[in-house]
Amino acid sequence: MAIIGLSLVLASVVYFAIRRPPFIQTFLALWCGHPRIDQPPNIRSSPSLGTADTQDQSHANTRTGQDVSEAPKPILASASRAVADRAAMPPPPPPPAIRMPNGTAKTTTTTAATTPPEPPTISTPSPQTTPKASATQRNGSIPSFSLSASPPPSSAAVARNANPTASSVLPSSSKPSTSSMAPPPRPGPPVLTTPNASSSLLAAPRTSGPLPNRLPTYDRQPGTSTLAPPPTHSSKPAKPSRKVTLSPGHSPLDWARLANQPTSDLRGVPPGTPYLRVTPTMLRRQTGRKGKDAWTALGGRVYNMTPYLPFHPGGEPELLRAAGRDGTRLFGEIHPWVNYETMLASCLVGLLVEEGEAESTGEMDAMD
Ligand code: HEM
Repeated sequence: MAIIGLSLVLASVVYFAIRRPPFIQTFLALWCGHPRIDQPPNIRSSPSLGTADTQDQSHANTRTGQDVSEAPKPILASASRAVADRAAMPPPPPPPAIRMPNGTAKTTTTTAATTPPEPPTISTPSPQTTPKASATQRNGSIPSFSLSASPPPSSAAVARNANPTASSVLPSSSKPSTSSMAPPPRPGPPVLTTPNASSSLLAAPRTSGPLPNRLPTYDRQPGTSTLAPPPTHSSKPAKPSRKVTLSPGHSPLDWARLANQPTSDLRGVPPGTPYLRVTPTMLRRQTGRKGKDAWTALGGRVYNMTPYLPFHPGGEPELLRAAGRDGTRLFGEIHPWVNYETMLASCLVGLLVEEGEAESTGEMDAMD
């Protein structure tokens, strides 16, 4: 039995010598009186916990905090050899895991390792959580955020346009997402907001949707309408000009200069002859042939066109088509815009009357 016991003890010694568990090292340190044991353990400088798990940190820190409050026991010295190695290093940052008992504390621990150290406050691990504590709740609610469950962005946007109320309901389930996203659409009639949103925010295809007059609104040019354009002069087919080349000194300006001279007598009647009452028979005699003047009736007045023949832009033959008859209709068919009353004022012979209304028939015969 003694041999068995000795062998067990020997095996245990060999096992502990090989594996060297922490409590054995602590025991050995206490036994051998290691100088580092006498050092007052720095609770806040438990750097080995920085790489440990967060919960382990919290537990370890809490445990070490209790130890410190009690007495400088050598339990801290038994943390590991790394404790002694890092003793010379600057104090590590405060373990934020105490404030955030959730998994987010791990990330903050890594970031805090790079930031300058702050005075650790172990007393802060009170349940009083800052607003960041709600962030942990956000993380917990993030998986419930229906990004993956929602349809693709394009279809989601289309759905949002088609039904704005649904989009307003969607972000309400996850408030964190609304802070980084665009504000929800304004509550209002969906019929009015849908075309504006689709045109300003999205290049969504307009092929779908029951909106009736959506395409004509965008395709139509401003200022145009679906009605036929009003008739204009430009819409008429261009007719070939029948103007003739006038001889020198017979331009419209030359005619205006000649007709406005007070001394000029273009009527073709003896000076001082009053305006005649011209019957159709009398008019038919004045054809501009056989030495006779060319008379025409325009608007009930009889004009002597003979002096104007070389000044007519349309040529003498065209003007003579109305000679000896009423040319009102023909004149209006070609150029109704021409002010013949002013241009032929000095060529006025008289008025066109009926056959029996002529008073000075003898005078008219004498003119022939
Ligand atoms: C009633 C018989 C007449 C006939 C058949 C006739 C014919 C024509 C024709 C064919 C033209 C050329 C139109 C063009 O190609 O643009 C023309 C032009 C013109 N005619 Fe006459 N004409 C007549 C009487 C008169 C009279 C009485 C006047 C004025 C005193 C007149 C003044 C003009 C003028 C100013 C133009 C130039 C119009 C323009 O520049 O657009 N015509 N005429």
